[in-house]
Amino acid sequence: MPSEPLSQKEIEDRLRELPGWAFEDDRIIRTYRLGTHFAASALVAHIASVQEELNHHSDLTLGYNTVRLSVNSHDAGGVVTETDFALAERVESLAPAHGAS
Ligand SMILES: C[C@H](O)[C@H](O)[C@H]1CNC2=NC(N)=NC(=O)C2=N1
Repeated sequence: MPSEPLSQKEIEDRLRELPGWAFEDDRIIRTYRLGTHFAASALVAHIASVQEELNHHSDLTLGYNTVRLSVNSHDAGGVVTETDFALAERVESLAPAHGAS
């Protein structure tokens, strides 16, 4: 997976396709809301397995009934790359089955 930094325009274009995701402090971020704390913890476990598969890891924060992801590419110097969006798209595809919004 290429780890070239994306331009601000490329990031904005990609974010338009990912409702709920935002760019902040050189990272892309998203907070999911779940019905219960246990559901949120199950989503964290699922995301962790995908992150291991991709070998690309977000800062993943479990709240009472929320899961927050914050990610950029350390290997590219702490900027947003295509790999970050690949992770975001995988999480977007699995989140609805958890009842996440
Ligand atoms: C050695 C290991 O493959 C690398 O450190 C991987 C692990 N997970 C990672 N996660 C993130 N967010 N960025 C990276 O550059 C990265 N690199």
